[in-house]
Amino acid sequence: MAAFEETGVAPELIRAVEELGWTLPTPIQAEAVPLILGGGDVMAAAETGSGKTGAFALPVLQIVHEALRTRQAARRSSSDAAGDAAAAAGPAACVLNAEDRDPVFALSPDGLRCQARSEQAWGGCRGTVGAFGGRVYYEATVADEGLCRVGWSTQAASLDLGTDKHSFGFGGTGKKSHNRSFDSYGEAYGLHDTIGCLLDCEGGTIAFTKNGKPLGPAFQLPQYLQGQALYPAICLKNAELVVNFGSTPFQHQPPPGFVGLAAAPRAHTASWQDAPAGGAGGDRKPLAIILEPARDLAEQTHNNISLFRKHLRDPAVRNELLVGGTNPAAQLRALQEGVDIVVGTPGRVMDFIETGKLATDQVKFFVLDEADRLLDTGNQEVIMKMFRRFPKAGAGVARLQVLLFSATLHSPEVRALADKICQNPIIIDLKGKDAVPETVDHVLVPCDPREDRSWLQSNPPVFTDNCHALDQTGPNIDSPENWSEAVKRLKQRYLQRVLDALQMEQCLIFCRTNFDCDNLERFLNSLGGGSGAGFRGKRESGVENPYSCVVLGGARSMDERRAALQAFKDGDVRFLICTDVAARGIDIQGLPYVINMTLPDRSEDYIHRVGRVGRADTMGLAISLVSSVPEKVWYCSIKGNKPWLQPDSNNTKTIDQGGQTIWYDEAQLLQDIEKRLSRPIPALAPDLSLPPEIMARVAGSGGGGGGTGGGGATQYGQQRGGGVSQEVMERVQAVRPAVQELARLEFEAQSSFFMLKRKWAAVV
Ligand SMILES: Nc1ncnc2c1ncn2[C@@H]1O[C@H](COP(=O)(O)OP(=O)(O)OP(=O)(O)O)[C@@H](O)[C@H]1O
Repeated sequence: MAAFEETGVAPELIRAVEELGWTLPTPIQAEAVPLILGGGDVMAAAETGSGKTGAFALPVLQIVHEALRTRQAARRSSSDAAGDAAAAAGPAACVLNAEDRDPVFALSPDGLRCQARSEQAWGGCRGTVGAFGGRVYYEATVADEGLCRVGWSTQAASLDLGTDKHSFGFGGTGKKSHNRSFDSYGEAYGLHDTIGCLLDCEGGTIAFTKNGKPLGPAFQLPQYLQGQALYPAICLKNAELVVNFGSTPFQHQPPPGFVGLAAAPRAHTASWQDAPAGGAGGDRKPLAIILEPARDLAEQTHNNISLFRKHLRDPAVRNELLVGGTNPAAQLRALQEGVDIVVGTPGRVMDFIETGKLATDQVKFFVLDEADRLLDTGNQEVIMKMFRRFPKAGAGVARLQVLLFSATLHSPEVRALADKICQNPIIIDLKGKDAVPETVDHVLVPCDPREDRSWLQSNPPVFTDNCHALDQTGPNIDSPENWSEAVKRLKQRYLQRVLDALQMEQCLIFCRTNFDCDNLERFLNSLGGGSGAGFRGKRESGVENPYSCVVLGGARSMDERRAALQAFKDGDVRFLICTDVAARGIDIQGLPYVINMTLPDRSEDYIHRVGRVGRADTMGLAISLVSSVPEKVWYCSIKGNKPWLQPDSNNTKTIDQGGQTIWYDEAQLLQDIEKRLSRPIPALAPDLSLPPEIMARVAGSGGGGGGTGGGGATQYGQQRGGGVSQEVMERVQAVRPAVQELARLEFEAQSSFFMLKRKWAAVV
């Protein structure tokens, strides 16, 4: 297996992925990265959870960064040649910026004393120099009564410090503020107090001091800001402040390791003049556009890119997330300041393009991630429309590169799209038609309400989907409708038993509809101690709720979904209940279990569901609750329609009778899935322990198992075979120096080639 160096990935990117614990590229990364770095169009498919994001994001970042560096070098050399006066004057003076302030914000001629005299409005201003590396400090001393907020912000932030996700403030009332959230921090300050503002780009934190006294960490920089320059920012209401960036001695020395912003090394700082002026990104226009089929997925890819790019400097690469359901104002501002890589959903990205806010004339990469899903959700036309706007001319590095990553390359729709937008693509199909990660075990729990009467139990209550609200149901009724209602109830009882038997700490639970998710949430909440218990996280309250859960459903707002996913990832809740749409492509590291409350009606969706476990070579278990009787379920063909809210005899009829339900035959669906897996799925034993064949496999996979309840179930969520072998680690260590040297030589060779090419271009 190749090391990352052997794929041609730059050392800064290798450092970032090593910090994520990635030692070796996955097979799709080893295949795709060199081809993308080589400039070709690529169509790739690999099994779910195999590291496709890194396979396209790393080379895209590398080429984008090279392009930015080349452009910057060209700009520097042309200003050198012209004997540019500004360049000769050295680095930009570190003062408050008269050109980046509100009209009510007044500045002294030296740019170090400021005041805003309006009693009604806040006035803000930023410094001329920001930092994206190292540890820097400045002081602000209150020179008159009034309201002050001091802190840090990017060029994309509004001047109203702390009111959007690009700025961080500390106010005189003892509140810290970010993204309009004002929380108690430190202590109040006022006239003659000196506030020290500390930005630690290495540790990704912001902190403050008052008259030299540390007030503790205030903010952890979010991933999307790491590597971006943060500028000193002040916001005043009828107040006056004096700032010192370190050009004169500080009143209170910063902690060891911090330097005054004015004395920070050039390699760690950015000047506002480097940031392009407004107008569709100035000369920092998007070089790569990455489309994802869902908002959560786009956010995940965007966050990955933010992590990968953290050591790419001078200049730092800027990435922005453009998805629907969020406020476009900050996205627009970021675009105006200049963005290099856009990750988004098709609708929002196209909106920005069509309104002229997102320039397409420099796009070098068009990446379609989960291309099959993008097409499934009807984006064919918008993809083509977007593609037609990109420059396609040019050769070699100037040519538009199209990368198409898909769960399958075998669908006619994906093929047809590739024919239209790819140029002689290289196909990497590591998947074949029906591959499922080998790291996933599959079991089922047969649910037969005719044999197991626990569905009659009424406490705690279960909530079903109202499909049978108008049918006669009860203990002594023998009708398909009654058994259908009964199995819906029984499955929730079984769910509880499975969660208990396998002592699940974390599990993703799939339901068919958003309504089913809501009902299951209510059930788990009542199991765990009444409504509202769902978000009572272990860490948050110190109270253990064994059934704490959150919902990731399409019907919830983006903020709710984001909070739900984060709570689950942080381990604050145990169970994440979701629909297929919401969970496609979601990456939760080391997730041990997936439960299907109902089988999906397409066997490929089963593959995607179970692909949430068994990722990155960890072991996972997929458990399906399978009904032995037909189950009637809602079938909503009209988007947004919620027939379950007012079931009547018209809509509870089946589709062929003009209603909105279908009879679901899980026995048949199970057969389809088993055919796809090419093997039967064994059932859990009546005591819900793992079947012997799976116990044997788990034991043989390297860790011996030995958990209680589920036997070897404690293996799930762990690396197969106990992680990377000693032998592999030794090999990586042995080849590392040689490969690093090779990478250095190659970089030098390529740089001198580009220099020669530029000189040659200047001569002709
Ligand atoms: N080289 C690597 N070494 C270790 N872990 C890796 C490596 N590459 C990716 N991973 C991890 O594997 C997991 C799956 O990666 P990723 O989400 O990119 O997979 P995917 O193929 O896009 O999955 P899906 O098809 O479900 O979208 C992530 O947690 C990621 O951090």
